[in-house]
Amino acid sequence: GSFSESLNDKWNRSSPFNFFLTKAKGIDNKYNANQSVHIKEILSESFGELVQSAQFNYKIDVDWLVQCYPESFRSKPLLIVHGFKGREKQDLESEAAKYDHIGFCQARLDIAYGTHHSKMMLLKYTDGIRVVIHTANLVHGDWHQKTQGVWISPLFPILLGQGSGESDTKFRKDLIDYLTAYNHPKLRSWIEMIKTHDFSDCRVHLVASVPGRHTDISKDKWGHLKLRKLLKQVEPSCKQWPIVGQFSSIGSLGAKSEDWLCSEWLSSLSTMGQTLVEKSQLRLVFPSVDNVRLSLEGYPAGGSLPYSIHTAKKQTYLHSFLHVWKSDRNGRTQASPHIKTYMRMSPDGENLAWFACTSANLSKAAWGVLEKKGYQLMIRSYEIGVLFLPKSFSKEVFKIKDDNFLVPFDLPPTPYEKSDHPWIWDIPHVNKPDTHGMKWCPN
Ligand SMILES: CC(C)c1cccc2c(O)c(C(=O)O)cnc12
Repeated sequence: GSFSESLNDKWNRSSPFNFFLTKAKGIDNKYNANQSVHIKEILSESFGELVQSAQFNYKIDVDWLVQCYPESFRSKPLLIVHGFKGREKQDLESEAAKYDHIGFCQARLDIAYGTHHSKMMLLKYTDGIRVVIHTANLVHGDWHQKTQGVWISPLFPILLGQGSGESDTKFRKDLIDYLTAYNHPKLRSWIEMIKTHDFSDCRVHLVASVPGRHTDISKDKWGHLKLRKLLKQVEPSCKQWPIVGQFSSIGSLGAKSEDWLCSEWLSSLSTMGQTLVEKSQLRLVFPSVDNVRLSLEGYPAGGSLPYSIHTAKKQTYLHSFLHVWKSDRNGRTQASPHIKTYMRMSPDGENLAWFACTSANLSKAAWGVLEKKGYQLMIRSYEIGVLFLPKSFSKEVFKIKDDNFLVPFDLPPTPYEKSDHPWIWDIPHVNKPDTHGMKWCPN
């Protein structure tokens, strides 16, 4: 139907970046047109004749997910890749018992506090494979009134003999390495399938994390050291440009900014080879209490922004780096962010030296922390994201306006007012009512 044809047109118009935001109910519909997608569009019949799919995620509502597929695709094999154990794993599997086309792959989480955060769709069609890397859980609320990021790959055709099937960005090899790291029999068939397809049109780099204590040649395959390795390709002319990090949760980063944030982590993101950057050049975007209170969802949006008082109290230095969520350019100031993006922007906010969208929040668990005097990078969680480097698009920088590069929020970001405080999900917020006249009283 015309509904789904429009996604093919939309995808063509979004080239070469193919980066989208999720549709948000309740904003002016002009902002839900181009460069906005819904999960039902991605899975629709005329976006590809589905043979089988794999859904990698954290929160999964099985019944809701099944009805996101068109009726005719609800018998095509669906592999759900998750990180649950014990009772949560049982609950997930019993929720799916009535669907005989659904199988499960439990990702190993051998390091405490790790989670399977990665959000990816592998879509096998009759004529090729498509990869979707995004930031939304497979639950209704994540696709309803939030700001989420979605990268939709080209249709990678079956390799017909000539050519390596690899892109300049080595995306296929990196994706195979990521899937191999699960070391799970149910992903072996997907790995073999990917090897028979032509990924040469892929223009993004893969930035992923897998749990482990990575050393030697594996040390810069994952997390912030992979990003550091890739950013050595960035134009040195951007060395004074600020780094912007935007996320929906914050981990325990240490008692001082020099413990990890402004040393190890910022060194990776400000890499151009050797230059480091002043911490004044680091701008962090995380919703304030009023951003949550005045959002379309109201305080319940804060249920997806799990920054705890226990953690916040230990790192009040962070609050001087914080900027509000403001996205007037996309009509999404009230669509609470669950997207995570990282970028290097020109001081005027008009150009980007690079841009990444990933499942990774601002945490050591996601990006990794160096241990044993830098001998190993310890990562707790699975994460996956895409990096856009100008050189992969034959450019020196991304000119946001001229290149029509979709940036999820307004640049330069707006600093917190004195009266602003970061959203904290496990304390009461009762001074002012939210958009629905409600207050927030967590138990
Ligand atoms: C602290 C945990 C349980 C949590 C709370 C609220 C939202 C969360 C979320 O959105 C993710 C995710 O998207 O991967 C992961 N953990 C989330």
